[in-house]
Amino acid sequence: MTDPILDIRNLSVSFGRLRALDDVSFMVAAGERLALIGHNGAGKSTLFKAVLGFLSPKAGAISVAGHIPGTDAARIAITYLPEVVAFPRSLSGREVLAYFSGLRNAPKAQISDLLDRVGLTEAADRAVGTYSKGMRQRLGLAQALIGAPRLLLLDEPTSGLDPVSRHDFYEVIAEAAARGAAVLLSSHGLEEIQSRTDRVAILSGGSLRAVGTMEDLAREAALPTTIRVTALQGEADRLHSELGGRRLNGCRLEIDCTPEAKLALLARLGTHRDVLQDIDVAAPGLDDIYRHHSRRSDMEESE
Ligand SMILES: Nc1ncnc2c1ncn2[C@@H]1O[C@H](COP(=O)(O)OP(=O)(O)OP(=O)(O)O)[C@@H](O)[C@H]1O
Repeated sequence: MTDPILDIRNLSVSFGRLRALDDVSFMVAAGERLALIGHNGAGKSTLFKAVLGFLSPKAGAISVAGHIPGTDAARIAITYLPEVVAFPRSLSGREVLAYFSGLRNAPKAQISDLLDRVGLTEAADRAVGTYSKGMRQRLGLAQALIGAPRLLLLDEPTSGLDPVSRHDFYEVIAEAAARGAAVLLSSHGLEEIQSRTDRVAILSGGSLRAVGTMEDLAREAALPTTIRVTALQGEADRLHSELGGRRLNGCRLEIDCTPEAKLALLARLGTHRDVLQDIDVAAPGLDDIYRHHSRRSDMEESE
């Protein structure tokens, strides 16, 4: 990996006797989007607070663009969007961004562009108290983009947003990453992040269970790719006896294979194409991968 902006090494954080984070290590590079997932209480917010410099680690180290969290240099490098944003209700969206631009010593000239980018141009001069939750969240994202931060920390940024707003939100995040920002975001929306982030880190009970691309995680979990075949009427029995798999109904068959064996199986299916109606290839999704790692950690805890 080149140029890590966030570098977390062997991080442990405790609250009294509770170890909220236990020996967690990972990096986020410039231009990379890493999603942190984990059940309630897994330690996501604790990790964010440690990166922001609000909590002192019991052990380990964090570097933000080469600086220790909590220092002025680290603070300048990071922007943060909490799950629930609260801005003064009487200020307009434009005034909120002007205020944060002043705090970050960023040019006010970018405010109109940011408002436009998050779809708030028309509402820019209205009081924030009249904004919907989605509009406040979009204003929060604009706030987090002020001053071209090197690390964007987004804590469940899309909770409560409708599907179109979510899509637009991830587009804006992708643009920030394309400009070189490192992005660390937490989310419970597994489906939405699997195609919109570069890598995923799975946290469970304060420990990092896995980190990697979707392909890495699927390979590591040894989860199969499933090929669903729909045969022409009366042909499913013959296909089943030749190819194996599970019969779903009179004409459908489901065959599991390793990702490496997928092409060979599709080639074999090609020799039966005169009796096939349809083929559907389903790679393991993030929900399958997450379930696999959660099961593993449950088993380890009961040992
Ligand atoms: N200030 C605190 N004092 C004591 N325990 C705490 C404190 N903050 C967090 N914890 C505990 O640390 C663990 C991790 O909490 P954290 O808030 O980081 O989880 P999370 O993954 O963000 O959960 P969620 O998805 O519900 O937001 C939990 O057991 C929580 O109860």
